[in-house]
Amino acid sequence: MSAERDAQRQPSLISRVSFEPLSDFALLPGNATLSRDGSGVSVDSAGEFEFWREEHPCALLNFSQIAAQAAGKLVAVFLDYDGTLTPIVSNPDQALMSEHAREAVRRVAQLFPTAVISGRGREKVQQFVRLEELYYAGSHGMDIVGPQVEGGPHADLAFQPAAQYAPLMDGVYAELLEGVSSIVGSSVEHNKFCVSVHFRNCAPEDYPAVVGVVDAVSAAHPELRVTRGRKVLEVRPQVDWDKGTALAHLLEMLGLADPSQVYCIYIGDDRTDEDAFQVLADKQLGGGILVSTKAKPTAGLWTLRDPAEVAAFLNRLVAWGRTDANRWHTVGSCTGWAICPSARHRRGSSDASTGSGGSGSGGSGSAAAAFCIGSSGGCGGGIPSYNSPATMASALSKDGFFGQTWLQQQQLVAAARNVAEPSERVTAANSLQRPPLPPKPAAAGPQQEQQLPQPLTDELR
Ligand SMILES: O=P(O)(O)OC[C@H]1O[C@H](O[C@H]2O[C@H](CO)[C@@H](O)[C@H](O)[C@H]2O)[C@H](O)[C@@H](O)[C@@H]1O
Repeated sequence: MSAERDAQRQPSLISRVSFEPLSDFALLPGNATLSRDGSGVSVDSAGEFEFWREEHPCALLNFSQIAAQAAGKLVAVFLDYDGTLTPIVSNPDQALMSEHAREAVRRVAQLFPTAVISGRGREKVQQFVRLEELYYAGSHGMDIVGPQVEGGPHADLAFQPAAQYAPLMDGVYAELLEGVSSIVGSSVEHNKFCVSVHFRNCAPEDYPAVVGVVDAVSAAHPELRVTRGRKVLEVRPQVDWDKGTALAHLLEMLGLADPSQVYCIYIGDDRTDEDAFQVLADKQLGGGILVSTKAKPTAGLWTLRDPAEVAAFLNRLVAWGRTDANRWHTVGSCTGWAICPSARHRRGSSDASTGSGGSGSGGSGSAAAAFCIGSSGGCGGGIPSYNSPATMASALSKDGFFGQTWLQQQQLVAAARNVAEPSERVTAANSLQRPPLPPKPAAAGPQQEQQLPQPLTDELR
């Protein structure tokens, strides 16, 4: 091995990992987080947390503010997985979602387009979540699919911006696996277009060794970059793609990129979720909710403490979504969950008396167009634009229609209309290949790299 390569193995030297905030790696008390003035790091205290929460209020306690901002807009929901829908556990394979959380997500997806964006491999997170009506973006957004129901809307939305790196990532996985094999407690997870090196179960004095291996492997492949999550180093291709660009891509593909029409909620707990928070902030397309019990810098607007609060928030959102404030109800012909006036009473809940489903003014703009399932002129006029109200009513009369997912409802409606293929849905391959990207900061050059302090200590969270 060359001297240069030897040097790269020394964590005290320049590290490719070290573009992360210096404070993350510094020798700190276990509960150290962000100082009040943002200039450095201080020991977190109840006072600091409360101060921070004044700037990033609890999304549950301040739900009315979120509801006010979302009122009259088309809401879309994006969710991180680990630490957001499921608590952090020591064994990544055991990060199972509770039925309670799954049910909350299922209900949300009946009312709003809903996606899970995770650092995990897409197939793995799909296995964990087990809701086919969702959009999924695995590998930090580098592996996107639409709802996995045959013939369902956006079934052809699949997109893998880093597809050509798959063989490289297989090799990198093998290298990392071998590299950390002697470090007790470490583990390596192949997330398809991203490889995660875990050090949660390592002794703190072994953290530098883990970083050293990741440094060496990433240095040997200039096509790679490294990001950092909760006691995990994530090695991924050097492509201009992250959870933020994935979010922007999905919103564009769904026709939900108009801030005057759309309100997007993104809930996440990790650094990589900050990219998505930032996109929402920059585009004024909604708000991020950071899941955290510690004060930390965030582009999110609100906070929740843990996955239990996330589930509670989602249930609040469902209750709100069943009211007329949810504009999806007014773009009836464009969604499966908007109910025609004649069938609306079947819902039997607080929204039964609103009667706005058939006369909404929704459909203006691209948001409605993206969700059209009609073959012609279906968007923009609400339920009356259905070609055949009789067939629509027939579909709606099926047992349990309203208890099904919006995707299943869409399929029923499409079947009732005898529409083989939805012509208005977004399928353009060209736009899939060239999604508009949010502006990205210039890539960090060597001069921006920071020196990696040692020894590494316990993660902050
Ligand atoms: O974007 P996410 O869905 O949050 O994925 C990021 C990483 O999440 C997982 O690791 C984290 O959760 C594990 C299970 O609770 C925990 O053991 C680990 O310490 C955390 O970092 C996942 O295993 C990684 O592959 C993802 O990169």
